Amino acid sequence: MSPVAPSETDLPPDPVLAAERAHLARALDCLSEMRVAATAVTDAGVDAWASERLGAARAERLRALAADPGVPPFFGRTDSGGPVPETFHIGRRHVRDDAGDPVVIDWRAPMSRPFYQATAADPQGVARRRRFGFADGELTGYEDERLDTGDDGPGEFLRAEIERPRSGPMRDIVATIQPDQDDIVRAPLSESICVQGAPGTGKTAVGLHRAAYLLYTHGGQLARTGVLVVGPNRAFLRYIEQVLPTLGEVDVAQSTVADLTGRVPVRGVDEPATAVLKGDVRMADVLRRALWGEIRKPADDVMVPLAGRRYRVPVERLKRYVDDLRRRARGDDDQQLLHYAAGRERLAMLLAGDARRQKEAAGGSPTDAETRRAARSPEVRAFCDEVWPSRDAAGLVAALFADAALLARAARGVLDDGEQALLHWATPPRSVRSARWTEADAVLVDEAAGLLERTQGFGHVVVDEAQDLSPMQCRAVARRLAAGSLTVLGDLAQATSPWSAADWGQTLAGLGRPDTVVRPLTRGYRVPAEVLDYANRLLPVIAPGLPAATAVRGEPGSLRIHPITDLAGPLTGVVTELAAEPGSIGVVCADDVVGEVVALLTAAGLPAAALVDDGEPPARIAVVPATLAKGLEFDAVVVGDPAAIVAAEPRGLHRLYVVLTRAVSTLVVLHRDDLPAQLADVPG
Ligand SMILES: Nc1ncnc2c1ncn2[C@@H]1O[C@H](COP(=O)(O)OP(=O)(O)OP(=O)(O)O)[C@@H](O)[C@H]1O
Repeated sequence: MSPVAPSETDLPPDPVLAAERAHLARALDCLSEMRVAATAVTDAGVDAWASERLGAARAERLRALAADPGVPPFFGRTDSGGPVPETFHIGRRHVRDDAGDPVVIDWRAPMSRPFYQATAADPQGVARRRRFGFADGELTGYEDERLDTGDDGPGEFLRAEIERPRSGPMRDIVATIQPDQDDIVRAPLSESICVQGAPGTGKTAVGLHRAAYLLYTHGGQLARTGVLVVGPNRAFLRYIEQVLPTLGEVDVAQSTVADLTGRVPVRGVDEPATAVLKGDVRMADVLRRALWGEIRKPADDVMVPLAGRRYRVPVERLKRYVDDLRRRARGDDDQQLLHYAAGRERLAMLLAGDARRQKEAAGGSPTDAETRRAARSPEVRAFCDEVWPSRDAAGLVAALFADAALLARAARGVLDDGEQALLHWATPPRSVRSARWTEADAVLVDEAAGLLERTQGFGHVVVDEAQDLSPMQCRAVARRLAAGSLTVLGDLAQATSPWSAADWGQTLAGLGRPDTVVRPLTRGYRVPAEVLDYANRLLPVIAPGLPAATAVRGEPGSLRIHPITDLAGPLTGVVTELAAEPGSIGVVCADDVVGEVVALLTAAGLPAAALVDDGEPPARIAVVPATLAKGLEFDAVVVGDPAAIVAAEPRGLHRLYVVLTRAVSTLVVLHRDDLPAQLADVPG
């Protein structure tokens, strides 16, 4: 490896650097030419709709080409061996010259793959791999690996990339994706994947790069069906939201489960036992039975008016129509099922169709419009209201919770009396609108909506922190999957919800893809070895059998553990010291003392603010409630009073494991001599 530092003024100019800078300048020129050309394309289509589409396509292209001054057009290069070596510069998007020849190759193109995959043992035609360093848009250095002479392996660039101080949201890792990560990023669209990865192994990064890769490789198909990224909360989405746009992908939906299922305003909070029950998969059965139990057996013939005459549809035929429709409502595939609302319309059409056949048999020839009118006639509507009443999702759930008899019917043999009592509203709200819905209720309302009508499905869904999803939340995600595939990301050791399982089987089944292969990621990029090894001591207790990650780098002095008697003095001291260095700082504590900790730090003149779940960017010194720390990272983390974090919830040790694995460079633990047993023996 031959890392080259920025050239000093008194050294002769490095010819390699000079040549690469010239290529950079050329790439930038070509990029602006491409932008000019894209602007010049006129929007005149054959009609207004086509013109609008052309305009949208152009806007899209311009957005994709928009220059971000901080983002250089390439970050790497491969040179083939042989007498006439071929050279490719690899960047975030294709850049072409006037003649259409490539100046930079998109990192997702098949030609770029060896850049990520080639090793000395398997050089894949690459003799030399070069990575570039930039500062403020200037090309300042490069690092070469000679694969033809056996010199490879992640060098200083990977380390520098990881350790670059954090400010603001998550960055892409496109310049340094590692081979095991690349395998997942480039897996075929048809393959659903579950990534079980220890903290900081790059799951989130890999999932987002996979979305970008799939959009590039299957643009046409996915542009129609769309890609959805699901994250645990808004603070997390805010953290990751810039990664895909930086990779040139601006049209990916990013949402929390709460937002996906936000059909009713959430104003209430469930008792823990009630929340657990409402997330249980048996609730799907209860709701299905509640809704389909509304359907009554037809009791009488119906007279259907059609084109000026009335036709009798006998009760036996009516029963058959209803039974046939009900049968088509069974099954697991949301895209194939007959949904309740469509069933009601179909029933009306069956009656109208019956009358039409009768008229035709008598020599008439009613039109389609007349038949549709018959289906909308008061007689047919009255029959449907009686037999197949129209329902709305929130109304159904409200009725179920308010009406003990309805609940008992729907839950018979599924929920016991105690469980039914947990669901029952002792004082029902005056109206459905004024109900104090909880988060778990919203998921149930979404389930009910999914019974009534088909849910819009995406072509690919990436679900992060999936280990925490309740079975009912899994179903909510699965409904949005259509026929597409899934990327499931998570870590069983970081599972903090009451539904957390010891393996992935239940979650993958709930997500509708039980055969998904689980792929491990075990190389930890975020957390230095000293910190990771310390946190990993919790693994035998919180996730027995799960392999521990190995950190790719060590950082002596990165772990500091201090006993304290009072938090205030040591905390302000440590944060003041850390704030003197660049980078982000997270002060993590039990949720109920966040206000107190913010007050303490601001009183000491430190610019600290609480991290809240409204999507606002965190302050440079963010005071993070332990329950919001998941998925986030900071250059330095201070954990205040870990025992309080453990004590705050049933899976408190799992939470502590999450908290201890958020630091990129420094972890300081301030404890009152009450560390969990596994952590009590402090490394020297
Ligand atoms: N190949 C890589 N090159 C550079 N940085 C990387 C690489 N892989 C991961 N990282 C960095 O490591 C950190 C952790 O990545 P990420 O958040 O994706 O991990 P994770 O597995 O989702 O972690 P957690 O489970 O703790 O949330 C990020 O800062 C990411 O940019």
